[in-house]
Amino acid sequence: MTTRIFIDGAAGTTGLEIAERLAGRPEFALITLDEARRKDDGARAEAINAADVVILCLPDDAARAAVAMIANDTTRVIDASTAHRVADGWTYGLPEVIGRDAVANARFVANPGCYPTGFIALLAPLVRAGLLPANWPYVVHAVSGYSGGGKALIARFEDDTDIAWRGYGLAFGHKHVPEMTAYAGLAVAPLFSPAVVPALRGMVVEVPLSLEAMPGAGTPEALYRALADFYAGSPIVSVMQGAPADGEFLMRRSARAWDGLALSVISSQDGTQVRLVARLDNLGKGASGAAVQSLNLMAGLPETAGLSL
Ligand SMILES: NC(=O)C1=CN([C@@H]2O[C@H](COP(=O)(O)OP(=O)(O)OC[C@H]3O[C@@H](n4cnc5c(N)ncnc54)[C@H](OP(=O)(O)O)[C@@H]3O)[C@@H](O)[C@H]2O)C=CC1
Ligand SMILES: CC(=O)N[C@@H](CCC(=O)OP(=O)(O)O)C(=O)O
Repeated sequence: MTTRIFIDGAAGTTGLEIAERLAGRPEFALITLDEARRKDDGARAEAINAADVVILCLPDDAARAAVAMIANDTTRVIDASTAHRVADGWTYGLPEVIGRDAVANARFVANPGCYPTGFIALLAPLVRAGLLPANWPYVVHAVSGYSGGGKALIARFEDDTDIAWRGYGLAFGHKHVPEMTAYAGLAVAPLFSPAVVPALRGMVVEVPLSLEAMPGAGTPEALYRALADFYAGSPIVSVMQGAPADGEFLMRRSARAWDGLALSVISSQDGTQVRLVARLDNLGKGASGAAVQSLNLMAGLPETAGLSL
């Protein structure tokens, strides 16, 4: 059976990458609107209601408005925006943590934010296993490629090639903090320090831990073992113990689209300090790859179909 898909916001950064991942796949038939009609509400409503699955790649307000256009009981939704990530009636589209069946059977799926994907993947299994406390003020340092800010930030970094690093989120209350707190199972919101570097795509999310100060925390070996067991058999998430042999992580400007997620547990020699590190493509597992993974599950297909791993 062919699943009819409408990508609302198909001309944007995330929408284009989803279309690339669906190209040439006969299981899906894409409903498209030409340039003149892609922002026409009548045409969008028609496309939304004709689709089996609509993938929203829009700003938050436009995503809420698009959901309100659904006038049937069947159209399913994957929303890439922040609008519904902690909303009632929506399933958070991180199948590894939320459950593959929950995503496969959901009508409304909220695609995770890019930074939260790394953070939750690192923290949720460890908090659930009781190896890290829920009631702890975690600190999250992260860098993103500039495509994370959509067309506007891409244009800014392409216009001003002198920017070497951009720290932001300085007013606190970044829009990703609620989903990070909720799905990592935390009692205290993490302190989030994001930055952008002059590479189109790529992301590193790091959570430093002083284990000796943390009540009930496991050993570095226990943290690694719990993550490795949790993601055992995942075709998308890998878990490594220790630093890379050359002692560094690099993000490259030439990086290609990648839909995997690499987690590392790195510890000091005496085992008192740990750096939990997640590496991903903000446009891959951080956005478009995650949307296609959820779509595959919702359509009853292998979860990695069409992904670059
Ligand atoms: N980029 C990333 O790494 C990630 C993005 N996301 C989320 O995905 C969503 C899309 O982001 P992104 O692709 O980066 O953003 P872009 O700005 O690149 O694209 C958004 C697209 O939506 C279109 N659009 C805006 N309003 C409407 C409307 N009312 N009707 C129809 N189309 C509209 C825009 O049109 P126009 O071209 O005319 O401006 C644009 O093509 C956002 O909610 C973002 O937060 C989530 C995870 C990661
Ligand atoms: C570099 C950059 O600006 N990144 C975006 C987040 C990108 C993302 O995950 O998108 P959502 O808005 O859908 O959550 C930011 O920090 O707002």
